Amino acid sequence: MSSKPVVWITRTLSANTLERARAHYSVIFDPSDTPADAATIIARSAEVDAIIPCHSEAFTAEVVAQLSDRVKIIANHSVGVDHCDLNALQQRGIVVTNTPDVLSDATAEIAMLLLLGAARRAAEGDHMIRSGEWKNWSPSFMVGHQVTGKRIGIIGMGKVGQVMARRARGFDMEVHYHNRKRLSVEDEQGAIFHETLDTLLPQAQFLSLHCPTTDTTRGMINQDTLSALPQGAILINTARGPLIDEAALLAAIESGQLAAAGLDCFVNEPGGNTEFSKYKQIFMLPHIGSATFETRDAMGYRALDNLDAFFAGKEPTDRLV
Ligand SMILES: NC(=O)c1ccc[n+]([C@@H]2O[C@H](COP(=O)([O-])OP(=O)(O)OC[C@H]3O[C@@H](n4cnc5c(N)ncnc54)[C@H](O)[C@@H]3O)[C@@H](O)[C@H]2O)c1
Ligand SMILES: O=C(O)[C@H](O)CO
Repeated sequence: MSSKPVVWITRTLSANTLERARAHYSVIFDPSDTPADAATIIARSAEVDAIIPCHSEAFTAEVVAQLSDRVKIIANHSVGVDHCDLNALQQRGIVVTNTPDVLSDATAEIAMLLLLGAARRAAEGDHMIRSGEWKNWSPSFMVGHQVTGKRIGIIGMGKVGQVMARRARGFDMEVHYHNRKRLSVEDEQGAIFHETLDTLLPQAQFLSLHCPTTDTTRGMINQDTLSALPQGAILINTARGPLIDEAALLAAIESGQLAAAGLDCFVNEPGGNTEFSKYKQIFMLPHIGSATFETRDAMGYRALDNLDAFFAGKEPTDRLV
């Protein structure tokens, strides 16, 4: 019998990650790559010492209460942990880690892609050529919104938010931000701090969301906050869907209060919001913020680094509880 800890990897991680995991652990892995539901998580927990889940597996208070005592650590393959009830896990004495830093560049790339694509109508243009609808060129054809030199508001100036600010500076944008805590002047790199959304929102010709979903932030982009933006603002979300009241977003697109939106995250995932597909002003991607080959390896390795530390009796670098 193997004395290696038993680790359940819930989804198909990168080949390099699986190879490294198998070298050190007894790995349970189902290549069908389906999100594990509550019943599966609870049943499987009796067979494993550790779980490497993704944000597709929900560790609600109800699930956590029924986990086997055998599970000692949940080493998430994600930076966002809104799928985990951290209080419930802490009460059960289960260690929880995440994978910060290593996905910030990839996610900010997608945020910038959405910003540029929404402003300059990239998906519409691509569709026009593919569908054979491109019959003419005129000075009034496919006119969009310039990005260079505009003001961007960033909500959540953490790891991804700070990379996004650097990318925005590359387009000579003036960076404004709201965060739980003001950054040091050195880290601000000239970005203008707003203690409240009340002063940030009227500045934000572009608004990009980079804060976690918590009880405080859920629904923070709603009818009130959208109406505080300048007329014709553009909203970008690579954080989490539930930050936005999607009905309010649709109403703001309808009224022209928002000129466009670029979204990588939705309340309903997978699938998204079918109403959004009716609006060419909404540019959408299927939650691929961190989906690069390089980042998938880095996320897998970071989750394994946390497991290795835990099973060596050390403090995992990214321990949350
Ligand atoms: N689309 C994707 O694939 C993808 C990839 C990476 C991260 N994300 C999401 O982006 C989020 C941010 O990632 P990160 O690595 O930058 O995390 P982070 O913890 O480094 O940064 C989050 C920032 O938000 C701030 N914040 C928290 N609550 C706030 C509030 N009420 N108001 C204002 N600011 C608040 C925090 O102070 C922190 O600075 C993650 O939680 C995750 O949900 C999505
Ligand atoms: O939070 C994250 O890490 C991304 O959304 C991918 O799961």
